[in-house]
Amino acid sequence: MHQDILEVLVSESQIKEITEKLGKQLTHDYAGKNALFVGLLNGCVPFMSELVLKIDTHIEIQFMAVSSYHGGIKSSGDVKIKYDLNSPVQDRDVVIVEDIVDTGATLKTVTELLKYRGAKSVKVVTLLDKPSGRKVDFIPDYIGVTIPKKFVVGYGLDYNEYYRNLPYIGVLKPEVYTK
Ligand SMILES: O=P(O)(O)OC[C@H]1O[C@H](OP(=O)(O)OP(=O)(O)O)[C@H](O)[C@@H]1O
Ligand code: HPA
Ligand SMILES: [Mg+2]
Repeated sequence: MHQDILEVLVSESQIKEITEKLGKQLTHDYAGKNALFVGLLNGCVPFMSELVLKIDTHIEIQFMAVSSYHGGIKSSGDVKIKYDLNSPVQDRDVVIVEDIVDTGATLKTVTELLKYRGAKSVKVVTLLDKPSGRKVDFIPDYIGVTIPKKFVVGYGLDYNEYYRNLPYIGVLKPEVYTK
């Protein structure tokens, strides 16, 4: 285990089971819909890459880069679009792929934006849900696992852009971000 990690919350094998289960559900729910899967960079990368390989129906994949944490452990609440979609969402069934829903600010903003742009439906699949972190009302449609109110890293999630490459979800030792 990495020296800056206090405990592992979701192991590599648990993540594998989760992505397989979600992949099956999404395959069933989006069969024949030509859905547009939108990954939110940077955090979505490991989850998105594993999830889409488990989806056995015709889908398009695109990305958006959205950021509100600016590296730290606290959301600024100000969600910035740094890189936008390359495909129109008008009349498409859209599925946003995310690593975590915490305050809810990111997903609420992006969901509303894609609906405003004319998407036929907008759903959210997230690996982690931290409902105790909510500052705005938001309920994801597909949830991998619900976690407690702790700052986590790994499997795409960062602190100051580091730890994204850990193959598990771990709690960061508080001394790492308080020093
Ligand atoms: O529910 P919220 O409080 O809005 O938090 C969730 C968002 O915050 C993180 O992204 P971040 O802004 O850190 O960008 P990143 O994906 O590049 O790390 C995470 O990947 C989600 O996109
Ligand atoms: O717990 C978290 N860890 C890393 N990034 C995050 N973005 C929102 N919540 C978190
Ligand atoms: Mg981040």
